[in-house]
Amino acid sequence: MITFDNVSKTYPGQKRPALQHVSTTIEDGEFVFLVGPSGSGKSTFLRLVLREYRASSGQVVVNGRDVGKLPNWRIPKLRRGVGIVFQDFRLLPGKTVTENVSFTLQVIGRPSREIRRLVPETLELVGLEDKGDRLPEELSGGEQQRVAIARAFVNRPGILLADEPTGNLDPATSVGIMKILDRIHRDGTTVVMATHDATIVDQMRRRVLELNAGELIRDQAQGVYGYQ
Ligand SMILES: Nc1ncnc2c1ncn2[C@@H]1O[C@H](COP(=O)(O)OP(=O)(O)OP(=O)(O)O)[C@@H](O)[C@H]1O
Repeated sequence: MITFDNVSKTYPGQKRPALQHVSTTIEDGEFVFLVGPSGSGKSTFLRLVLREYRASSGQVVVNGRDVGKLPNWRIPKLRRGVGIVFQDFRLLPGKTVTENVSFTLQVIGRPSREIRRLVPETLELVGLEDKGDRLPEELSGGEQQRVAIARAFVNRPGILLADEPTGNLDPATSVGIMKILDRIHRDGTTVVMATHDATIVDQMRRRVLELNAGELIRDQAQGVYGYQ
């Protein structure tokens, strides 16, 4: 579960808050779209969940923990439970697909037997079971995003965040990415996706949170994109 309780965030040196007085709860197993114009605070929302930044005021609670109060040594544990996918994929260049996906598990010290089981299983989930030996630079954008999803999901986090995951992809490829996120959600993972993709939001009809200038101005079940 993710709870924002009256959360505001002003970046150092900025006058205008990136988020202001945001309160909301995302239950386990929900699929939520975060929408709003550029600069409205969507990425900031996701970064506060990951404790990349601390809120300036208010509380962000993730899986029962007030993340603003976590000592630094507890942050890796928080992030093991929260995967993230970005618009620009952020794969390790020069490392194969299998290496990119294994890396997450190696960093957290999972046994190699488990890595040998989980990596192919996760590549199959994203439809890349035959591309394990390829390098990211040999893959299409859609395939690279699938690798990024596999990397974020390989240790089965309870929460998957996605920051405009289809932003660099054409509509047909985006549909494939959304099918994978939908499958991951159906298997019980909480998914929070920031997006500018009106077509996807309008087709999927999931809960929509709309931010505007840092304020939460809409919380709609089975919502629509709803602004131009
Ligand atoms: N590291 C930072 N330092 C200072 N200001 C920042 C920083 N990151 C974001 N901001 C500012 O905070 C506000 C919210 O930005 P944020 O990236 O959260 O918006 P967004 O809705 O994700 O935008 P986009 O759709 O363009 O990705 C903007 O005014 C932005 O300029």
